Amino acid sequence: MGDIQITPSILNADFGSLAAEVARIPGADWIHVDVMDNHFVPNLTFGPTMVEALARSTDTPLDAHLMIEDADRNAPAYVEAGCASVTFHVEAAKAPVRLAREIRAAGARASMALKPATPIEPYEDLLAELDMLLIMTVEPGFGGQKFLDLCLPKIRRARALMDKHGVETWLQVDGGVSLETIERCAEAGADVFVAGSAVFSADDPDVMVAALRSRAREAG
Ligand SMILES: O=C(CO)[C@@H](O)[C@H](O)COP(=O)(O)O
Ligand SMILES: [Co+2]
Repeated sequence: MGDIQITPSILNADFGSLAAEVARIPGADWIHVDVMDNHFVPNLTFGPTMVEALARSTDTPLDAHLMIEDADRNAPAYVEAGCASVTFHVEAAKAPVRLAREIRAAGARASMALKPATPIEPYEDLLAELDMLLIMTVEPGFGGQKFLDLCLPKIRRARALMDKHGVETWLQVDGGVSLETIERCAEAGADVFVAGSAVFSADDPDVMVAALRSRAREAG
């Protein structure tokens, strides 16, 4: 298991001042950018041009979470846009192994996401191809949703499979992560935590990043 990392999602930030919003969280390890196409999920955000502008505005690496159809064709554009980590959904990829290799070959960390109802077991042998596995803890599409406790056993099983295969793959959770729920995720074996509304609704988002990090460290 790697050290605890906190990756605030900008989904609930002010889209009119993204560079300024990102500057409020210098303590973040990554900036999580939720790309939505209104097909894979019923919500629409932004595409590679906007992501590229954001990448130019910060030194913090970008962690793209692609909630888009036809990931095989569309994901490489986000490496070109400057994302240091690119996550595609397995439900949207026809050839996940080829895609993960393509992302790595282009110079970014390759990551694969699972929706709450998608099991980890069929993908056990893919773990070595991935730099990170994202287990969604809400149905993807919106920020501010309630954390789904039913995802905790899958986080535990994923951690056990990673230990069994001896891989260095990071285990990220995304959705409803807050001071109240982060301990449960860390105890289950997650080491990378996305938090959107918890961070951007705080009076001082950077203080919240630090608080989330210490709570996860205490529990992990
Ligand atoms: O990918 C998603 C939602 O689909 C997330 O990244 C959320 O944007 C996180 O927001 P909170 O649940 O933490 O408010
Ligand atoms: Co996300």
